[in-house]
Amino acid sequence: MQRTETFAPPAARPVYLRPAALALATVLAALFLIPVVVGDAFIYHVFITICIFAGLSTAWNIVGGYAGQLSLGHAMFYGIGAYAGMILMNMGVSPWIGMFAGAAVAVVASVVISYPCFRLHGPFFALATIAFLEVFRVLALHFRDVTGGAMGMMIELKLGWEWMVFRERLPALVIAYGMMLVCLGVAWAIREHRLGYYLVATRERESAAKAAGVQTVRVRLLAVSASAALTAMMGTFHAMYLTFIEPAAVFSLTFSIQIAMFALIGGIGTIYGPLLGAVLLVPLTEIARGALGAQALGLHGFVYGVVLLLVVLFMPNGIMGALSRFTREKAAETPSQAGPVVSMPRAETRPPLGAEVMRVEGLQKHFGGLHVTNNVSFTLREGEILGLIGPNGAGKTTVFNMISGFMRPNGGTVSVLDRDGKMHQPVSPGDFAALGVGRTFQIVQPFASMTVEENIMVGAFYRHPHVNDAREVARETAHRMGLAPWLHAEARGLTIGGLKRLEVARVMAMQPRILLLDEVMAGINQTDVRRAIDLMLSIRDTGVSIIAIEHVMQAVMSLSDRVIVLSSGEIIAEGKPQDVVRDPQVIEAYLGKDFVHADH
Ligand SMILES: Nc1ncnc2c1ncn2[C@@H]1O[C@H](COP(=O)(O)OP(=O)(O)OP(=O)(O)O)[C@@H](O)[C@H]1O
Repeated sequence: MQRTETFAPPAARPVYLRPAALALATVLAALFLIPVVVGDAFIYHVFITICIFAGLSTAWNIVGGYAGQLSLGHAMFYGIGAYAGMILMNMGVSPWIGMFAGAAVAVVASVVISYPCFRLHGPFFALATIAFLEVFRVLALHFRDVTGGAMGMMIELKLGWEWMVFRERLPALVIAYGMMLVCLGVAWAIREHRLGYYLVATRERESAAKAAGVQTVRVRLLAVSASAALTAMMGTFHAMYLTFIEPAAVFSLTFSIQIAMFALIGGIGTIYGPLLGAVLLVPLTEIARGALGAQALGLHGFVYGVVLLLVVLFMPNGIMGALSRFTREKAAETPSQAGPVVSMPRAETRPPLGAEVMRVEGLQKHFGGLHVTNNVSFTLREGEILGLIGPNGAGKTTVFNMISGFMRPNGGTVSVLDRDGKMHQPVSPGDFAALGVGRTFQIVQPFASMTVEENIMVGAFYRHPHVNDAREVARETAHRMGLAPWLHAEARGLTIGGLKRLEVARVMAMQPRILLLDEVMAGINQTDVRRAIDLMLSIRDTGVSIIAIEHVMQAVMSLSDRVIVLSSGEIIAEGKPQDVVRDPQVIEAYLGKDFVHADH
């Protein structure tokens, strides 16, 4: 029987966000008003320092938190900004211009350093940032004529807004506060925009992000560029505020780690965590330094160490993480059972099969001496469902990897029909996604820390770049996949059945023309298998072509127009499901004699 429930949009996002917004507004107002009301020079200094560190840490968090690329040499961008501002100021150029010049140099440096690292996995980026921090420090020492070398640089005392240098403290607070707001604004905009979702998705599961059409290197480069530019601009202002800079102080590893520490303590990857970290820690250390003077040299390191230890022990996701867990629990008061998968209305009569949409010819893949696929060729037509079956280790997933760009074949070609009516030979996962090929993974790849809604949105962004449109599509897809009760729950909390649905939901939200499903029925109950079959059939009726690797023979038999049987990397049979299951070679290699006698 068909279920044709209509989609009713779920309620808006939980209202617990309001107290959070209120708390944020209070902190921001206090940061400006307290020093103005108290009027004390030291209090001004403490609050200006909070703003500078909050801005720097917020900028760091774009790459270290959102993108998950640990930068331990971020002070190099700060130093570039500081030196650019000061050198240009001493040449008579206003730091307001110098700040943009520094930002431009920092962006170029960040891209040059990051590009090779982002193409690799592992700790290369963290190591490269430390190495280049040292390179910049040595350069600053070496080019004495320009930088003053180890003696450092002093600004020429030119006062006023044009030169960013003031006798009074209030204008400096206005600039520091304004720049912090700019950093927060940029961080907020990135996180709330498609780029933010893409960054977090890439951080969580790079393969799944690539399958959703995310150009992972590109989005990380955008993040590091934005972060470097903001850090450099902060560096220019801080240099003007301090009036003196030297290589050891600005290109400093300790300073870099300090910037990262505020984000770690406040809540790495959250928008306001770094602000919270700076608000809590800077006053502690500055007041201690102010009270103890020279005796307290290095005290800030001790304070940060103790706080970091406490946070790691009791709040592994930082202070914001602990707070959001509390609010998430309130939001996740959801039923414990999954909703049913809801199929779309089926067409009265099945549309006829269309043109060839994928042609696979002579695919070869070997790992060293192990030949995993040998001369695999097949075609797929529009609106067709092709079942791919075979024993474990036959090479089915390897074929999927090659027909979605995740693995380069050693021989053979994969051609996909484009909307322009021509066959193309895509190479990368992004190319395949662009041609409308969407895939799921046999081992589910959720973006664990994102909510169910956000996970599906990552797929939906491919055709709907605007957040509200993508959210709408995600909700509709979640409803259809029976995931609506969990919209605001983190994906990490789903059962394996739920994760399988999420995997399909994410790819469905991309609205693919060719859908590659890798064992999506494994681990779901009989009723849901039946519903999932209905769902696949209704998707097929819309003209989408499907290749399904499946061990659940009930699904293979009722879904497939054609079945290909792979054994030891070779196609041993191909044809209608009822013919293939009678093939003695298939019975011998995969199904076993019991299957022939079973009722199916
Ligand atoms: N990256 C790799 N390096 C070396 N061997 C690999 C690699 N990937 C797959 N293999 C090997 O290739 C063979 C085919 O693996 P594949 O995962 O494609 O099989 P499958 O048919 O999908 O199996 P299953 O049904 O168990 O998922 C296996 O022997 C596997 O160990």
